[in-house]
Amino acid sequence: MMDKALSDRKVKSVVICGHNGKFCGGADIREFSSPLTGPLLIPVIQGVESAAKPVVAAIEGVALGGGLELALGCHYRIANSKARLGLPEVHLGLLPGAGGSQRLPRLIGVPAALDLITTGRHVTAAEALQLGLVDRVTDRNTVDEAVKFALSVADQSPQSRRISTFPCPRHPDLDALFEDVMQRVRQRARGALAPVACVRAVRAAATLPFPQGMERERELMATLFTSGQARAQQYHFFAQRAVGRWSMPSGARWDKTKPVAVHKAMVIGLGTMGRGIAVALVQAGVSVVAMETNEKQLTDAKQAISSMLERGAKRRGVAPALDKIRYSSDHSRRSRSALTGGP
Ligand SMILES: C/C=C(\C)C(=O)SCCNC(=O)CCNC(=O)[C@H](O)C(C)(C)COP(=O)(O)OP(=O)(O)OC[C@H]1O[C@@H](n2cnc3c(N)ncnc32)[C@H](O)[C@@H]1OP(=O)(O)O
Repeated sequence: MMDKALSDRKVKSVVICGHNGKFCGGADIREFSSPLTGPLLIPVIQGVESAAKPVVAAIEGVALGGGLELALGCHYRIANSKARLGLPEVHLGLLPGAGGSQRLPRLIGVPAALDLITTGRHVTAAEALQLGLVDRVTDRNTVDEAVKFALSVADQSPQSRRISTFPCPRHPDLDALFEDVMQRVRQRARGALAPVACVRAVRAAATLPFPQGMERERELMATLFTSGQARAQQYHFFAQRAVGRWSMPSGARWDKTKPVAVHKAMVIGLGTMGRGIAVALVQAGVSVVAMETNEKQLTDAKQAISSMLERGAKRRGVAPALDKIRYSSDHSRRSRSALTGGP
């Protein structure tokens, strides 16, 4: 379709829009675990960007991940006021690997691009306009507005609108900026690979010509794509949604059930998980009986749990709720707690 529009001499400009009020939510995450089919995104976006006639993205609903990368390949972006835009790949253990890490900093500057790409946060159309990510925001029918706009620029060359040809906006001290951001990102990432790779990819955009930046983006993406972390985060994406649909055989669902307040709980087994569960419950204000039949494990657990509670309380500037937990090694003396469980 796109090839036809671009090669048809009668067509002077093109509008790309989505379906059912959504521009594009990005790639199908389920496809990442099987061999990819269909056209590859990078050449598709390059084809759009290098078109000799203006291409306008009409963004309604969402433009996320590969969807926003496609919009960045267009020469103009018109967004509906209710639209949300973002590059959430970092939450899937990935980076925006279809040129997003290279085009976004060229369009909105390095600090703003680092923020969006390393946090994966969605922005509203209003913020996108402020950042320079979109050219116009409309409350009206977005496709109609985009068509009107495309007709108004039909006789203009899109040459100056190709983001890949933009120099990355200059920053007074790039080294200091990247050092600071990398330190903060590493701290927040706690071992996650993707946020760190995102910073490296943006650094490539800021320091290398576009083709070399794309090559660096490809290398970084290759290490993430097959990583266990990426697979786990993609599993988490679907698991989160599956939990929302979870129900008991009786048909009871968590979201349709009246919550019962839990004041007392018993945790059986004080290994690593049991200790964590006990601490989380105490910190939530629940009185806990922590049971462990192995005396050595019990002694170690008491010490570990007390210091976890003390550290947590110190962080939050409150007194540690050490009196909320009792220990027992007698399995036969299970109390009638509202909640009983063990790892
Ligand atoms: C390389 C990588 C590239 C090029 C990428 O593009 S990676 C993908 C980047 N995009 C995303 O991460 C977007 C993920 N999706 C969302 O944030 C949201 O689903 C949404 C904002 C698009 C819509 O939100 P909402 O209306 O609340 O609906 P749900 O979140 O409940 O989703 C509805 C069902 O659609 C499934 N879904 C959503 N996005 C994807 C996706 N990218 N791939 C596959 N499936 C997707 C989601 O799982 C829901 O289905 P069920 O799980 O309920 O069956």
